[in-house]
Amino acid sequence: MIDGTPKLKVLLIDDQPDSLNAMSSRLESEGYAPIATSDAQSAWQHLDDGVAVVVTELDVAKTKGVEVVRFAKQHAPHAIVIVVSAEPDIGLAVAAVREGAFDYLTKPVDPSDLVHRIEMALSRRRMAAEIASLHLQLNEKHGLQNMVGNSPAMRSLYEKIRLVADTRSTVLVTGESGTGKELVARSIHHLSKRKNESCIPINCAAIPETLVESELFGHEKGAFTGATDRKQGFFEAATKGTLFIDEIGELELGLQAKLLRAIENRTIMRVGSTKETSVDVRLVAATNRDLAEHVKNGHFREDLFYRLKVVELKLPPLRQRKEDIALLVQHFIAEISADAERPVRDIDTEALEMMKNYSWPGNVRELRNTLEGMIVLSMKPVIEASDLPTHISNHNESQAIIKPGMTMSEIEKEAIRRTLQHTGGNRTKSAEILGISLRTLQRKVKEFGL
Ligand SMILES: Nc1ncnc2c1ncn2[C@@H]1O[C@H](COP(=O)(O)OP(=O)(O)OP(=O)(O)O)[C@@H](O)[C@H]1O
Repeated sequence: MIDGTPKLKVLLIDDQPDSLNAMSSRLESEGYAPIATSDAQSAWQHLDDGVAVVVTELDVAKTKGVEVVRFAKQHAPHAIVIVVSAEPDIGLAVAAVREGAFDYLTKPVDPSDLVHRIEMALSRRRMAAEIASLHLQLNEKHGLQNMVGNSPAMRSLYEKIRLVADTRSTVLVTGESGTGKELVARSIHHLSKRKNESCIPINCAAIPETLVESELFGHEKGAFTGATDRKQGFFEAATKGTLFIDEIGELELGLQAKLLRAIENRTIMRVGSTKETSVDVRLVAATNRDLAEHVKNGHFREDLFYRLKVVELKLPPLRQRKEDIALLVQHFIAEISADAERPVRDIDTEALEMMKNYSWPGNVRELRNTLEGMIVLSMKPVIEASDLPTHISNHNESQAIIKPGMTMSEIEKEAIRRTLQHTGGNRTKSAEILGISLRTLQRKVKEFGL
């Protein structure tokens, strides 16, 4: 603890005075300001005292089990909560962490261990805050809305985004679902002169077909049953800003004609009106459909297709830029752990390799969701291969099958490659696993060009 900085308050709730005193005097000697209480009835009153850390048993007056964590997080949302239980209970520990506890200790608590855990929690929190602020600074500098990825494909995409941002051109963003099309649209907006105005998204697949026109262009009072008032549409609401039309492939043909007119003439007509209204809107559209195919089978107007395609930004699927997976994983671990207040801060080499080998049909969204599922349920600091969902480990196993037709030397090469991958490149460990000498391994690595 640095001299001169206010002491951090640690609320200690324990019904055993001996253990309470031991924890309290140790924390005091480390420069903390402990508030120690064994009175369960009044313990929660101290939550309002600006406590930074709560170390509590799982039985405090009427509050019991994980309720204790919930209660503490509700009344002191920024506090780090460490629970102490009389008996080890994995189920309870997982539930407590899921409710937002940072750590779970069993009695008797070693005061030095407690200090260590508190320091770890504080340092994780600082790290998460630093990462978040670094991202914020980077975003402000580059305006690239939290886009992570350093592969050649992504770097070329960033360049194109910067080039197109400050023009008025309509942009079509294409790519499979979950590749980051909305992030691209927002980045374009934030890098443009329109950044201080609104960027309004509309998803054509999420709105009933009959409503899309009035949502986009607005309507006059009495234009249809239920139109009790005149209403502004998204085009007008996005004036001087950006309108992001997602899933444009779902727009029905009649509306496609109206949209084309709005783009070309920069005017719109509200439903029920005969008057044209000028609009100054930058349009970014996105689709995960093959629009050319839609044009061929008559579902999408050719003229609108070519009007939109003037500037097309194609987002590659994640399986084609596997070199970005490690960066994305680190980014999401930091983001999700900080959000959910979990101890996870890293992934081991084997688990990361398995994630890289997977095909990610749902792209970055699937990667993020997978990590969120694992982190929320984890109390460990490092994600391991055994934590991965079975479809990812099964996929890796099926890839490991020795295929008929392989020569012995190919099989040997594959075994060495995978073992090195598994040990993170540690040759001594790999030789041990493979049952060969280190010298033989070194010779084979050279021979196979691994
Ligand atoms: N390069 C990236 N860096 C960081 N996060 C990303 C990246 N790409 C996508 N994401 C995240 O993945 C999720 C899906 O992204 P987004 O909604 O932009 O995809 P989309 O292509 O528009 O999907 P859909 O076609 O289903 O609408 C979001 O949580 C987004 O923040």
